[in-house]
Amino acid sequence: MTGRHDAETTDTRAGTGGADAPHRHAAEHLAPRGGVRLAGVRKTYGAGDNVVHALDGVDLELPAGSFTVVLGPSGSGKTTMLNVVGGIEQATAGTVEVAGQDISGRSPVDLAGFRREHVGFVFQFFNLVPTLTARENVEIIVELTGVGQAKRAPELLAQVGLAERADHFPAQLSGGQQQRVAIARALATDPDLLLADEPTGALDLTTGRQILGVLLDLNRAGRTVVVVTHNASVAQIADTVVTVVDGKIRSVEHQESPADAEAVSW
Ligand SMILES: Nc1ncnc2c1ncn2[C@@H]1O[C@H](COP(=O)(O)OP(=O)(O)OP(=O)(O)O)[C@@H](O)[C@H]1O
Repeated sequence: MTGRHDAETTDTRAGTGGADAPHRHAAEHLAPRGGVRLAGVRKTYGAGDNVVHALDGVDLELPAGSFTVVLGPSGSGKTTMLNVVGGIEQATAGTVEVAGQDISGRSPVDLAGFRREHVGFVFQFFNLVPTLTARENVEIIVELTGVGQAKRAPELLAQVGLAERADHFPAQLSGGQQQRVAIARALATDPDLLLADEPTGALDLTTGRQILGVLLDLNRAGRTVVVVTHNASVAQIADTVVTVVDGKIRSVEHQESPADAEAVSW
């Protein structure tokens, strides 16, 4: 595994630039955290003739501090795997360990508690509250979950390069800026693990690279990051590339020297 999380490493992989570039030194440096272990994981939807084996016996280990990209065709089970890891969905069978906790078989209420404490989610279409400013979109997560500190919202927005836009509403922000707000929101509870489902899917190349750069920064600070995407080019930046086909792990590749976000193209 690469040592991208090493706080001593000189960072030459800046994936961002311009006036809104993240304040790189504002990022905290943490011990690697948020590792994942799946063993014999199955997720089945429906029954009888309509049964779908979305995950069909998945074994996977992602060390704390790793940056994983999950690839696979449409319907292969990528989102389901992300949701099982993040405690949005309960596995039908198997063991799911995340951030040192076994969450297999936990009730929906327990899983909600686990998510609040350990996981940050980033989605393709940002999912911001349109009537709240950038800062309020971050603060509301602290209010809703009771985890984290609302007063950190400006600091988190600065960390993703949006210090100057804290009082803007989503409609006043570009797609990439909205995605940065969404990332700051995901950080509000100080998660061990960041799970991103097609985080660049709605963005142009330049903006998408900036978002990947932000995710790399957060990974270097110690967080485990998992990105699900159709875009094979994004896999260049990962230290671990997982390919899922028909609910099964087709391959797990480790990359010694991942590229920086500038290398990604689509
Ligand atoms: N809530 C659900 N009820 C029934 N079937 C589901 C449900 N969620 C997912 N599936 C099915 O499980 C399989 C895996 O879906 P999943 O969304 O994980 O795939 P994916 O690889 O993320 O696809 P895409 O790249 O198109 O988003 C698909 O056949 C899908 O139709």
